[in-house]
Amino acid sequence: MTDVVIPSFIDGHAVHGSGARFETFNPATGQVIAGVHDCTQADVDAAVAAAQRGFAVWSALTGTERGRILQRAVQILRERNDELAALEVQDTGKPWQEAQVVDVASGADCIEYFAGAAATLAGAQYPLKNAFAYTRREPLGVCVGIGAWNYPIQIACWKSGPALAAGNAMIFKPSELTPMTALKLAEVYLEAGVPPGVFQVLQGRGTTGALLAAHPDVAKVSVTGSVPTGKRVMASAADTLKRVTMELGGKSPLVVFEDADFEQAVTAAMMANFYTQGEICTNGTRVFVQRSILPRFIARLKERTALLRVGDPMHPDTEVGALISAAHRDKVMGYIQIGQDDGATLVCGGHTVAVPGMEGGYFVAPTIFADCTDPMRIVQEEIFGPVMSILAFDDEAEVLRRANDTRFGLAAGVFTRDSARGHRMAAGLKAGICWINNYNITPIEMPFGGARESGIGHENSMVALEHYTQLKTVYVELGQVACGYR
Ligand SMILES: NC(=O)c1ccc[n+]([C@@H]2O[C@H](COP(=O)([O-])OP(=O)(O)OC[C@H]3O[C@@H](n4cnc5c(N)ncnc54)[C@H](O)[C@@H]3O)[C@@H](O)[C@H]2O)c1
Ligand SMILES: O=S(=O)(O)c1ccc(CO)cc1
Repeated sequence: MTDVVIPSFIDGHAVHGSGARFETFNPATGQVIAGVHDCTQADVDAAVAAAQRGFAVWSALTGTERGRILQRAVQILRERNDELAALEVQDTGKPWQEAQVVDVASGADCIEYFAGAAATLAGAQYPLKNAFAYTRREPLGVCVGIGAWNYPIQIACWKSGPALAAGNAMIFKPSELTPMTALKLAEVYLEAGVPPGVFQVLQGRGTTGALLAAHPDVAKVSVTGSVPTGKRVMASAADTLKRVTMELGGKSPLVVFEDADFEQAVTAAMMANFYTQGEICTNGTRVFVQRSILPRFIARLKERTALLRVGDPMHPDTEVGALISAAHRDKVMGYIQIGQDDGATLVCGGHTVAVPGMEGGYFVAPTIFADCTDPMRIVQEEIFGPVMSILAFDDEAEVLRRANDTRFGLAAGVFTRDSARGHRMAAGLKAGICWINNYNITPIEMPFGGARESGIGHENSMVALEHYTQLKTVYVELGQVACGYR
């Protein structure tokens, strides 16, 4: 057992939760990185009280003052990019070549965007008869963020950036599988000048998240996680009518028409399934390919997928790292078996990978199934690993109907050179985000959120600020109180 313990961060101090200890592992080696303690009700109460104190100070600043402090946090994050990215690799198993340019950088971009927006928060004015009304956009108070393990620091930034810019305090609970970088973000905010209590990190498993979601003094909960967790949190938030934002799972379609730029579509299908070992919620895991180009498409995918380098995530050439845990590897391998049992054709992959010197790691080869049919479990259920299912289609109406035949509705993609068809498909697809001729592009300027069971509300863009503020309407009388009373 290691002596290293990753703490929580309450009221400006690193402290250990008062609950049970569990361990966090390096997915590439299977070795323990550190111990972590669950936060209990007492820890949650202490954090909420500190958040209320922090909120009083922070919400009294002007947007310009908050923005200035947040800009300092951005600068520190960028200065510490490589150190934080290396921690992210150690915690998640994802390749360094991704973490070094995406994870911390996209988090910093997010905080930068909302730091700039903080001073622009304003209401509207409504001229009335002998009166006028105006609205104020006010912060909600103490908000809770609950994170998944695939993009730990990005998720912490996507939630805290708009929350703090709007004047709220946030208590963030990272996934128990990736406790490290949210803690570093708390240190960065404090160093930048964010008052103690305004951004806190409570470590712990689902029970800690449930305590936060149920707390009566929490105004809002934003969860990134699976659909079942989202449903549980929403049920518990209903008791005190908390606001919720839900960024949940998906089984998104990527539709490739015969007139698409062929090579671009192959590239997108690979990126949409193998980036971050396939552990991306928006992944286009149901790849619908028009029958006329199907054999060529599968052959080219197979050829290029064979070139992907699975290995030590810290090696700069590695393109596919390790899955998050042994349990998740087993789940993914279980789905690969189910795919074969259900009659799909294994085109490539389908096995674990023993990386020399990292035999305890949770590596799975990028896997492609062809001859998939809609009812197959690998086509219906979220696998959240490097497993692509290819389905043939004949015409637009048919593929639209089949693409929409799911309870999820996170994302969708269309590849075609016919722009009218691209827009028609985007209008018809039941998804929160549709990409035309690209996939998984999530710039901070663009709203991000799911439809159907994939989510409620949005992150990123100015829309996110609406989810971290409430509107107050003020009526101002300029005349007399109208009254028929004597
Ligand atoms: N839509 C998005 O933006 C997005 C992004 C990344 C991941 N995801 C989804 O997340 C899932 C994978 O992540 P995961 O395995 O960490 O998900 P998960 O649902 O198991 O856990 C997510 C978080 O919720 C916490 N939690 C668990 N039970 C809870 C409860 N009862 N109350 C409060 N909190 C609770 C966990 O401790 C963790 O921090 C996939 O379904 C993926 O699609 C969605
Ligand atoms: O946070 S996620 O929604 O899983 C996500 C989507 C796309 C990308 C690509 O940058 C990263 C994370």
